[in-house]
Amino acid sequence: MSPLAGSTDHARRTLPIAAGSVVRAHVGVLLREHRRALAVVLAWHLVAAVAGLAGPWVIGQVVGLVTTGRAAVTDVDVLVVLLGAAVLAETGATWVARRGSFVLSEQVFARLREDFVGSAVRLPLSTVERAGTGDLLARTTNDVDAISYVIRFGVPTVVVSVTTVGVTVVAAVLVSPLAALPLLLTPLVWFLPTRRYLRLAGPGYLWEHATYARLNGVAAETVEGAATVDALGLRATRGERFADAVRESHDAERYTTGLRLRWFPWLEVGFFAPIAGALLWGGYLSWHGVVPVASATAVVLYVQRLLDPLGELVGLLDEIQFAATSMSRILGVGEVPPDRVATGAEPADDHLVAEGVRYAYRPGHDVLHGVSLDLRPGERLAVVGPSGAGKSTLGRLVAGVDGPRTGRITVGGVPLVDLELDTLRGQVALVTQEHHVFVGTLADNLRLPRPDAGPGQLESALAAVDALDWAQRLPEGLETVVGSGGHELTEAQAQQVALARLVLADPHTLVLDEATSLLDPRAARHLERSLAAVLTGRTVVAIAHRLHTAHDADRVAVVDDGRVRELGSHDELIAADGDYAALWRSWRDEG
Ligand SMILES: Nc1ncnc2c1ncn2[C@@H]1O[C@H](COP(=O)(O)OP(=O)(O)OP(=O)(O)O)[C@@H](O)[C@H]1O
Repeated sequence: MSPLAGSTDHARRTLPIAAGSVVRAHVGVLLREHRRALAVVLAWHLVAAVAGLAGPWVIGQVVGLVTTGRAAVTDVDVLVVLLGAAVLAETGATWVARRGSFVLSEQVFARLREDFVGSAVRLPLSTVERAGTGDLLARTTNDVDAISYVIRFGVPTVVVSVTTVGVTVVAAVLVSPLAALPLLLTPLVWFLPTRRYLRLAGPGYLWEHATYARLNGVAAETVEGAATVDALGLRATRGERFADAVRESHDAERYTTGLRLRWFPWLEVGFFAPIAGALLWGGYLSWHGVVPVASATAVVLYVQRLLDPLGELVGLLDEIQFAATSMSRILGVGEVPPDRVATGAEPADDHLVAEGVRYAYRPGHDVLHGVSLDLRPGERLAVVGPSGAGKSTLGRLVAGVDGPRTGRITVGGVPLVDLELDTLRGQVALVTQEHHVFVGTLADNLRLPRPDAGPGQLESALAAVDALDWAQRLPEGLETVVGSGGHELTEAQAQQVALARLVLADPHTLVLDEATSLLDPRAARHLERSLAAVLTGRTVVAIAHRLHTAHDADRVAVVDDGRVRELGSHDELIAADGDYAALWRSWRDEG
């Protein structure tokens, strides 16, 4: 398999990658947005470059005077003073220009980063889950770093170098077009190898980036699941996977390094050929009296002055190529289509209805085959069924985490996917065991669903879940910094914070997935009381994996193979003597 075929296959499995034209258009927009600052910076660099040209010209004049034997001390003095003034002007203008470039770069980078963070947090959850964390992590770290380097150091250098090269070439040609002819050697030598390199380097770097994403994914997954890896003795398998990811990364880096190794020698030739040429050609011309010695000297010095800026430009070409692929990966994040578009419609009431819902994780493989459910406000509905029947999937759809492929799930007549996320979370929430405590004060953590909640509301939410006591006893009460590096909350406390957040969000419907819910047998007894307090007065859809919870519900839905097979109260289903009755009897007999 060719390395590049691997890259496209990988790219398809992960987040999108923006096309080159999109990257160019975006760079264009960024440049246009900052065009005024860019013009000022360019003007200062121009001043610095022009001031820098005085040196070779003055030296050329001195050489000319000396070789013709017409050198008067005063003439040389004037030239030296001129040289000093030029150096001072060049230094001052360079300082102002570089400072301006850095400020501009920081502004451009800040804008880019804000856009990226905006796109990343808007990503549909299902997309993040499908792509895995590795890819997003790689884009947030490696790719942002690559771009940051180019914007912070590359762009200022490119501006300086391009101005210096442009002005120096013009000066050399003005001094003597004939003596400046060897300058053509550089583009002649560079053209073909550079074109080939740029053609292959783009896909090569994309591949390299994709391998970093894979490496990050494997590493993150292994670290996150370290306990499982240890418990199931998966060290060898994980090690093998890691080695495989490292091997692919190594192959990709070898490939791109090979491209550079074949390109660099031509660059070197392109650097030194015009200097040697200008020296020989200039010597020949002045020897035969075609061009004055002063001009030939100045041209050689100008050509030699090109060495540094050209070297920097070429070095950056590689970094820019690398950053351009990073940019297409970063802009790609913004190309993920939203999984919901808010129409601004407001639900008329709290009535949740699913009609003919189908859903597929993979195209062509529906796991729900036309599910309809009419939730009675305030009821407790238990969803039961064998493993893999589609219960959790249905739960995610009813909570609006994912949108149905066909059919609709509405609240108060409005499809869940037509609601703003903030509005949706005030209607229905999925209760999972994920109770991440963010770094910040306890109050900040509680305010996540309701940023405007006052201290009184925070306290009553804590009181509702029986957590006010311990919260007030924290060193600084609700203003205590919690989360990683702050005050350590116990598992049960963290779960209560999650419950208090639910109280603040105040959704009328809760979807409780027992497999992942707070009803953890290890959780303390009072946690169940906290949960019960949150459930009171709300519509609850409980994905029940234990039949006794189903028994307590107002109605039970039996889901099998992605369809609702039976629906009714416990007593009705027992009387109907169907699947549920059979399940119940076998469970009771076992019990
Ligand atoms: N993220 C996913 N990607 C692909 N397929 C999935 C994904 N999650 C679930 N499935 C598949 O969808 C089907 C329904 O799964 P779901 O988890 O909804 O069933 P369930 O009834 O909740 O099972 P359990 O009781 O074991 O949790 C299964 O065939 C499962 O393999």
